[in-house]
Amino acid sequence: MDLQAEEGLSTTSFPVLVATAVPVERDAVAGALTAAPQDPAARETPLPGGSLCRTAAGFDLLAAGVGPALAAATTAGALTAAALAGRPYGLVVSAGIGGGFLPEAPVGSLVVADAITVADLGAETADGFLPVTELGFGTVTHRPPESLVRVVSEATGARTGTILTVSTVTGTAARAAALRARHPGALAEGMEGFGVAEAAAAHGVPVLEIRAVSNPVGPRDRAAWRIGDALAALTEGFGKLAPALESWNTHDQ
Ligand SMILES: O=C(O)c1cccc(C(=O)CC[C@H]2O[C@@H](n3cnc4c(=O)[nH]cnc43)[C@H](O)[C@@H]2O)c1
Repeated sequence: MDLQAEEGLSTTSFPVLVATAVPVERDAVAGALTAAPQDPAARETPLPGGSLCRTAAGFDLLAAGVGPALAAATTAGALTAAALAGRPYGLVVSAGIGGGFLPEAPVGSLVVADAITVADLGAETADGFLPVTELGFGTVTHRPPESLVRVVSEATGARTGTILTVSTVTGTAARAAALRARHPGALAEGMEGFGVAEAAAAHGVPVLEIRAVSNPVGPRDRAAWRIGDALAALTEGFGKLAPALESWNTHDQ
């Protein structure tokens, strides 16, 4: 019996890279993927910008750093290292805690992205914000495979919508309203998804983003943060997501 079967773990038939921002998020994901509590540092491989932990379930966990630029750089490094080693990833998952737009995404809930959109990459004009695409450059949205989003949403109960990537955390009701006006499908915001998605796109690998809501998007209120609840929701969500990925691979890809 192999290690995975012996431990009763669900596995994927393709390697999956899960990029979180910080180690505590990575460990919350690891909690769902390992049969017994263990120190993730025990199987840690250093990479430029972060470190990679291998799990027996076929998921490699990367604490890729906070913010879109560092997350993109670290994720790209991990993707390149895997490709050069002849073990390219079949999927990249951006995962972590995030802000939720009320009332659709309350604290403790999960959101899976059908669109991963950078909200503040562009130019400010007298007539408002212009996304970088309207300046003639790049992209502002990456779309995860529809079938994968459906499978993950059904398995985890996560709401499906746009997850915005911001470089500046929203801290006022006015900014939250402006974001919702520009992105009516937005359910959550984080700081890494678009960076992770850019790295995945550069490697031609599909991407998924899932966030557990730790705080409402709106007026800054550190006392209202529920990081522990969000991390617990992330662990529970990954416990259901892992087997769902296997069914997506075999039936829907
Ligand atoms: O000091 C503050 O007011 C503040 C408010 C929200 C988040 C922060 C962070 O430093 C956390 C950044 C970290 O966590 C993710 N995250 C969590 N909540 C949000 C949010 O409302 N908006 C954007 N990002 C959020 C993010 O992905 C980072 O990894 C500080």
